[in-house]
Amino acid sequence: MGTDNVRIAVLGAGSWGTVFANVIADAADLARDEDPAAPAVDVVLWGRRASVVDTINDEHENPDYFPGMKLNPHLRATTDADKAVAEADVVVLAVPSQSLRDNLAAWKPHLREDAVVVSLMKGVELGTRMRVSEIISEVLECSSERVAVVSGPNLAREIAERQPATAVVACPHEETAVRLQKLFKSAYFRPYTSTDLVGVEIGGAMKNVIALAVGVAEGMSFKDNTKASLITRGLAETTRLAVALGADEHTLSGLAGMGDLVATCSSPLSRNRTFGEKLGAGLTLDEVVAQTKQTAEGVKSSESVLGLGWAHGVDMPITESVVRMMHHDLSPAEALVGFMSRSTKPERYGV
Ligand SMILES: NC(=O)c1ccc[n+]([C@@H]2O[C@H](COP(=O)([O-])OP(=O)(O)OC[C@H]3O[C@@H](n4cnc5c(N)ncnc54)[C@H](O)[C@@H]3O)[C@@H](O)[C@H]2O)c1
Ligand SMILES: O=P(O)(O)OC[C@H](O)CO
Repeated sequence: MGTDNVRIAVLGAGSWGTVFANVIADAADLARDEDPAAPAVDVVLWGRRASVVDTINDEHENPDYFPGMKLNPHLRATTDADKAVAEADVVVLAVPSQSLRDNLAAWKPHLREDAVVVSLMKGVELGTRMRVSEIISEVLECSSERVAVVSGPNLAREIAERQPATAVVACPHEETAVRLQKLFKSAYFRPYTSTDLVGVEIGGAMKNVIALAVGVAEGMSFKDNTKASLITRGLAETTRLAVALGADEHTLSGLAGMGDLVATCSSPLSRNRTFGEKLGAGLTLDEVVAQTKQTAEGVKSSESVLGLGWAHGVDMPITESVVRMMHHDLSPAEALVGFMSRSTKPERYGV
């Protein structure tokens, strides 16, 4: 990435891809207003469906996700992923984590070798137990220095409404993180930088798992003591895992750790919390899956992060309960009994 004009492709016109592309377009307008000589930033959003792409281009709206909400008029959309990728200095990925590997393999032949690749995703791959940045490095055969992650308390609808929010842009190459921070900073979206990819990604994947548990508690009509306990012990569990994988402990008390955990576990907008809430209220797993149209990453990632915990000797009781509820028919009532009857221990233990 140089100082010339910058072309950015956002791949995935779902909830977060649409809103993040809009953030970048708003950020570009702000940069141009502040300095008319600043390099131009062009952002294009790839979506699978022509009808959605046409409506974004013609009416500046994504009616499937945010009907009636106006997007930046400079934001363009396309169904041609290969062209969008081929022209991009920065490629931003916003598809479900579990399908990313196949998507990337298809896009790889078109992707420029010097392009920076940014993940907006919050999941860990089933089977390989790889974080998203690891999948990107493996499939694209590139160093982690070219890969960045954006994460934080970022419920898409609130940011679509241009409510103030913050996030972390993490990249092992600090200069790249700072360049991306400038490209993504708008009047209402304030990114901080970090070099801790592991901590930021584990924070993002784990908060979805804990939000499932908090949602179950909500569905069972438990109130704030229960939810605060799950959030706090969930953060302890998240931090133990992240540190065991090499993260900086402080990252987990920051925006991509505690910040996102609190936002997701508190918000009825969260797909993961809502998924858990329905299960806790008595719907069967099949019924909840059938009602869930958008990506609830924690359902599949719970298995991957539990596997990571086992592989590194990390105790993850909340995650284990979530996995058993999501994949092994444990009822919420049984999960509660199992969780509360464990042996007692000091508040701080393990890694
Ligand atoms: N929505 C949010 O508030 C939010 C905020 C921060 C991060 N995230 C993360 O962003 C990622 C994407 O989430 P989202 O909210 O945009 O999900 P979404 O379900 O709203 O959208 C996913 C998009 O990917 C497309 N898609 C689905 N399967 C695909 C496949 N096999 N190949 C190609 N495209 C496919 C869908 O058509 C859709 O456009 C997730 O990892 C999520 O955790 C979401
Ligand atoms: O709707 P969720 O549960 O995927 O959460 C959305 C964002 O990740 C919150 O930061």
